[in-house]
Amino acid sequence: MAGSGKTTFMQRLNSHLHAEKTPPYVINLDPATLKVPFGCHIDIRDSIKYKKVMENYDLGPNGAIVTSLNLFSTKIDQVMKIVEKRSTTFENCIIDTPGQIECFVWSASGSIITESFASQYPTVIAYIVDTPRNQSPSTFMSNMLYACSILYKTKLPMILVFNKNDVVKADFAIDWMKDFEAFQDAILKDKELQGETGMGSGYMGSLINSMSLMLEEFYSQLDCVQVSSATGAGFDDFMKAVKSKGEEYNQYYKKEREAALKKKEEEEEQMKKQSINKLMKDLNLKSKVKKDNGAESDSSADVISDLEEGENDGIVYPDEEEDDIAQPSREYTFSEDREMGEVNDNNPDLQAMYQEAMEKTSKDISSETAENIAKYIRG
Ligand SMILES: Nc1nc2c(ncn2[C@@H]2O[C@H](COP(=O)(O)OP(=O)(O)OP(=O)(O)O)[C@@H](O)[C@H]2O)c(=O)[nH]1
Repeated sequence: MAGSGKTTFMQRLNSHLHAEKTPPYVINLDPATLKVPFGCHIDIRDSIKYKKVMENYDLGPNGAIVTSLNLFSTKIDQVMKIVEKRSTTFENCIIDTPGQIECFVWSASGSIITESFASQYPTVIAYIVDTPRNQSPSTFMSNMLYACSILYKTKLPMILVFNKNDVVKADFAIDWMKDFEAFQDAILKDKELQGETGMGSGYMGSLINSMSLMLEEFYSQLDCVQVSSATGAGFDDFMKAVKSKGEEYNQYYKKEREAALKKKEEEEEQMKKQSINKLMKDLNLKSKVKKDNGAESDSSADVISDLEEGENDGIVYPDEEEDDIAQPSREYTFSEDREMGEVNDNNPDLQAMYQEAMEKTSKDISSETAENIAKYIRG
């Protein structure tokens, strides 16, 4: 949430970890910020000039943030290489995101960046809540729904960080999360204060009730900590929560991610096979059937290429090849074409299918119908 204290939190966390003699690797992903009050190892502003993006692409402030992140995400592999090099030196890497968190969470680049980290390292989301601004049940619920959507979008372990603890303690919020009735009481009080326009009235009352039940499940996934980025209170608890969520990541999230990745690869493989089968069908390569007299015939429909058998029929027969011209080996525009679904040498099934296709097309090229068509054309 904008103004909840993310940057101040980052600053405090950075100095806390320095004091603990475990300095973190620090990344700033907010292209629009004027000042970063902590030392950064990687700063998006070094490579992307936010104002220039606004001018060049004729964008408003949020559009320019998304575009800057998009531009940055095209270089994410380089960023990951740098982070990887440093991963032996630094125990933790902390990343500040743009204040308009939706520019990050719901943008393609946000997903690319998050995925890049999450696929390589245990990654935890710290959702910073502005505690004083969440004392009304309606604001609190909206904020929790927001956090919930981020959890389901990123599918990463999340810690709810109730910030500005020096101003208001977050005990009330933690009570609401643990005790459904306490939250209901707060809604009723809100109704008393605000009358019929309050949250507990009319259709809002039943909507809030069902949402609270749904959020109960969400709360069970979270760790909550209270901190003050101004005074530094609660940062030990935060680091404990990070550790426990890191373990959770390795235990559950990593497996789920790997399983999802495997499923995706299998689906891609299946698609490849399907397109090959389709290609085979297009080539009319159905299995031969035996005629009553025992002779083999092609059961597939006749094709016009049968007509010009041997001449310009589109198939190069081995014996037609000019012996004195060495056949060049197949060149691929990009090496990755091989993996992306052209001929896959590593797949013996596909190789065999291609081989079979070539043999069949090169032999059975004459047919009765084609002969008739040829006679018709000849006059
Ligand atoms: N009292 C108190 N004030 C805080 C605390 N954390 C942040 N603030 C104040 O809250 C205001 C917003 O803090 P930022 O760190 O700029 O918030 P942010 O979420 O990074 O803001 P954007 O990135 O612009 O959305 C500043 O005036 C901070 O001084 C805290 O723990 N206690």
